[in-house]
Amino acid sequence: MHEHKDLYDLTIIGGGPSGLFAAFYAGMRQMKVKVIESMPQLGGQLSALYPDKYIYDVAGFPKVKAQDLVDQLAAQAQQFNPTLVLEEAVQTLTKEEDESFTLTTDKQTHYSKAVLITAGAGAFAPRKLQVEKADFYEDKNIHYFIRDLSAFTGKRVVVIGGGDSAVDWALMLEPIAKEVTLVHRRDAFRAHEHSVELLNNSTVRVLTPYETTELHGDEHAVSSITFQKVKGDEKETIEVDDVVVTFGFVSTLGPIKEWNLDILKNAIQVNSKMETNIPGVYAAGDVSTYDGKVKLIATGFGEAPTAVNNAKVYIDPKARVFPGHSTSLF
Ligand SMILES: Cc1cc2nc3c(=O)[nH]c(=O)nc-3n(C[C@H](O)[C@H](O)[C@H](O)COP(=O)(O)OP(=O)(O)OC[C@H]3O[C@@H](n4cnc5c(N)ncnc54)[C@H](O)[C@@H]3O)c2cc1C
Repeated sequence: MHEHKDLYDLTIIGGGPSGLFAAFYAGMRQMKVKVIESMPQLGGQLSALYPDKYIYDVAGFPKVKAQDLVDQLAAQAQQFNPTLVLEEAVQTLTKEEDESFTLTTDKQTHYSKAVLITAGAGAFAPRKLQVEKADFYEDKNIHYFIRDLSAFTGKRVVVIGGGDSAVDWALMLEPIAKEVTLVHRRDAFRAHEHSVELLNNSTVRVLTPYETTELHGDEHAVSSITFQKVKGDEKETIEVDDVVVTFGFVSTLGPIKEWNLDILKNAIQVNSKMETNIPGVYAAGDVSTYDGKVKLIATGFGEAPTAVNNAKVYIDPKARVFPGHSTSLF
């Protein structure tokens, strides 16, 4: 294998709980680790789908809020400073003649001696606004994530959506934006009762049940949006500086199915070492399958060290699979 500075020992595809615990474990085994995650945040399903829910079946925690578990996993992994690459979805995985792997994302190329796929149900992406020109304005003033609230200071913001994120963002924007309008296609919001109560007592203007029909603007930005009443003819056009769309997230295995891996029912087949059919490529967590597989956070936490310890021996045949106990490693 040609050593060069960008060649990692282990590249982990997916920053959910399995990928994060694998990153910690590989760091503990002194591997040079990179994690690539398609979302702007770590945490997989826990952060994308149920950050505020309590989980009751993770060993050692009588109950733990999903986002708190993610924060602890990230802190545990960060002790070994893995390289974290966010907002990149791995599109191709190729084994080179020298046995190393080349991974391409929508943005750049990565190099690794071994690869661990902890991709869950596939790369998460925000569900998009389905109206004409929405794609065009995506890099301009339509936002699917909010990274910096202060960017909305003094702006007229329209938030579209009806779940917890929509209500939470509307409430967080209210004190800093010039005006906030929350538009939802149903009358009721699917959000915590307490948040809805705060919304009702806020200055956020609520427009329901309305859906987006037209975006107006020039080549730089959306300047106004027309909404139409659901099952009605009433229309309303609202002037905007920024649009925040919160329709939740969708995931798809997508490109992973093209990597010549043995796939069974939307999951990658592995053996008891978590090896896939391609030597040097491992899979763990929800994305992996074998006879008797149970898709739980707890099982991913067991599969991750098995995969990492075997990957360690793959890249360094003199290493041992069993590293000893962490109690005697620090
Ligand atoms: C509502 C809900 C409640 C749940 N409650 C529980 C519970 O109480 N207990 C329990 O044990 N389990 C629970 N689960 C299941 C649990 O969340 C999953 O088992 C767990 O998230 C699997 O972790 P993972 O790391 O394997 O995959 P995921 O959490 O799915 O993470 C995979 C990550 O990989 C990323 N990714 C995928 N493909 C690519 C790519 N090509 N490039 C870059 N990144 C990529 C994705 O964006 C994602 O962030 C629940 C699930 C849901 C939806």
